[in-house]
Amino acid sequence: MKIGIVGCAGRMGRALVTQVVATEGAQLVGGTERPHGGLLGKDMGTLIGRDTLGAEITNNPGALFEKAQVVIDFTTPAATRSHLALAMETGTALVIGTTGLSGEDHELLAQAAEKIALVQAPNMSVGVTVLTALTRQVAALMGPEYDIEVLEMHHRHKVDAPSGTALGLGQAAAEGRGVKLDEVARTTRDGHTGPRPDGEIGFATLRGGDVIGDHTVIFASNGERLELTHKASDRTLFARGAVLAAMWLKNKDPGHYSMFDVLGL
Ligand SMILES: NC(=O)C1=CN([C@@H]2O[C@H](COP(=O)(O)OP(=O)(O)OC[C@H]3O[C@@H](n4cnc5c(N)ncnc54)[C@H](OP(=O)(O)O)[C@@H]3O)[C@@H](O)[C@H]2O)C=CC1
Ligand SMILES: O=C(O)C1=N[C@H](C(=O)O)C[C@H](O)C1
Repeated sequence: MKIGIVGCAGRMGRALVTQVVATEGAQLVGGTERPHGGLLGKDMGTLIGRDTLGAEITNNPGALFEKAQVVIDFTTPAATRSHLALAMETGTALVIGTTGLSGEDHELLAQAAEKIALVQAPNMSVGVTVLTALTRQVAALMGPEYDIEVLEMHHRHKVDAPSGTALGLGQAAAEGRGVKLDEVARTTRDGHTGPRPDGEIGFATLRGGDVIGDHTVIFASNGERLELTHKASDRTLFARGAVLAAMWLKNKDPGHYSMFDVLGL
């Protein structure tokens, strides 16, 4: 499988290069970055302390989409929008891990999925995929007297909040409860908030240090609290899921697939 990586010098980009190189049947065909990092024209081996991998870093995503069978994208929402357009032009499959996507971005994904095969998930780990299923189930089992809160902590460099994973867990909780997340979500609290309204799904965000990604879904009622927690301790975790998704996409029909599809859950 010929794999390209956009945003290849980022935290996830580098983890993805390492993972593609370690994957049997995967061939790294190139990566893109923006010009300011001084990496353009260099071999991708530079990114992971290896001599040469025979794949170049460019700022020409069009050419990368032409030669790759699948492109992996962990960048920014704006970059992902332009990558979606290129994927539709070239028919290239996509794995999208970028978070902070808007409602309109999700509509674009749905349109793109009519033409190309894409896997999109805010968290590509096995653990969070299972946690998402558990959250849906527990929310369906627990009555409305259980208040649902999602707590997340990430490293100091993260730019979007709440995390895509936290929002995905909130979405799963809302589905379990049979409500619409955008009607019950509370993403900030500050000042005199008044008591907690019934049915709210709250989100709390912590940022600091080098935390890779911690998520806890809390079901709290009078006298007891049930907490479901996932902690990531290595970015390799997400890269493994993303490269698995890229390999899985081979010969897939157009569609918007999730990690549940990739993992067969
Ligand atoms: N789904 C999942 O499992 C996971 C998702 N993520 C998400 O992945 C995204 C990236 O995270 P992370 O790697 O930590 O972030 P980084 O900022 O380290 O990496 C993003 C990279 O994309 C580059 N980039 C931005 N715009 C473009 C463009 N137009 N063309 C090419 N490259 C571009 C950036 O370059 P520059 O330096 O010039 O800005 C940077 O190198 C985030 O949205 C994060 O939330 C992260 C981990 C797991
Ligand atoms: O930015 C990160 O680092 C991460 N982002 C994803 C998210 O927003 O949920 C996934 C993971 O937790 C790491």
